[in-house]
Amino acid sequence: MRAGFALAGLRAAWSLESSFRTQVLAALAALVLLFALQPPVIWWALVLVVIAFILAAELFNTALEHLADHLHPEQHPKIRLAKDCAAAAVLVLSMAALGLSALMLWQFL
Ligand SMILES: Nc1ncnc2c1ncn2[C@@H]1O[C@H](COP(=O)(O)OP(=O)(O)OP(=O)(O)O)[C@@H](O)[C@H]1O
Repeated sequence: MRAGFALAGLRAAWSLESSFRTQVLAALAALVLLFALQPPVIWWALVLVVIAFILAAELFNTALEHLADHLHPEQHPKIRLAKDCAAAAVLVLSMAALGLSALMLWQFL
C-alpha cells in the first residue's frame, strides 16, 4: 500500500534523522504561534506551505544521503556536492521560514 510505504518513510526519517525531528518540532512551534496570534487565513496558508516544503526537502535530503551512502560508501567529491546541495535546499527553505516568522511577529505582535 502506497500510504503504508510513505508512513514507513516518515517513521524511518523520525527515528534516524535528528534534523528531521528538529524540523517537525519547529513546525509544531509555528502552529502554536499561529494559534496564539490568530492571523488572517493567508498567513495560515503561507506557514503551512512553508512547513510542508521544509519537511519534504528534509525527507528528500535524507533519501539522497542514504542512497548515496549505500551506493558509494567511500568519500567522493561528487557525493559531497550532491549532499551539500541537498542540505543547501533545506537551508534556503529554513531561511524563508525564519523570514516569514519574523514578518508575522512584526505584523501581529
Ligand atoms: N561520501 C562522501 N564523500 C564526500 N563528502 C561527504 C561524503 N559523505 C558526506 N560528505 C560530506 O559530509 C557532509 C555531511 O554528510 P552526512 O551524510 O554526514 O550528512 P548529515 O551530517 O547526516 O547531514 P544532515 O544533518 O543533513 O542529515 C556532506 O554534506 C558532505 O559535505
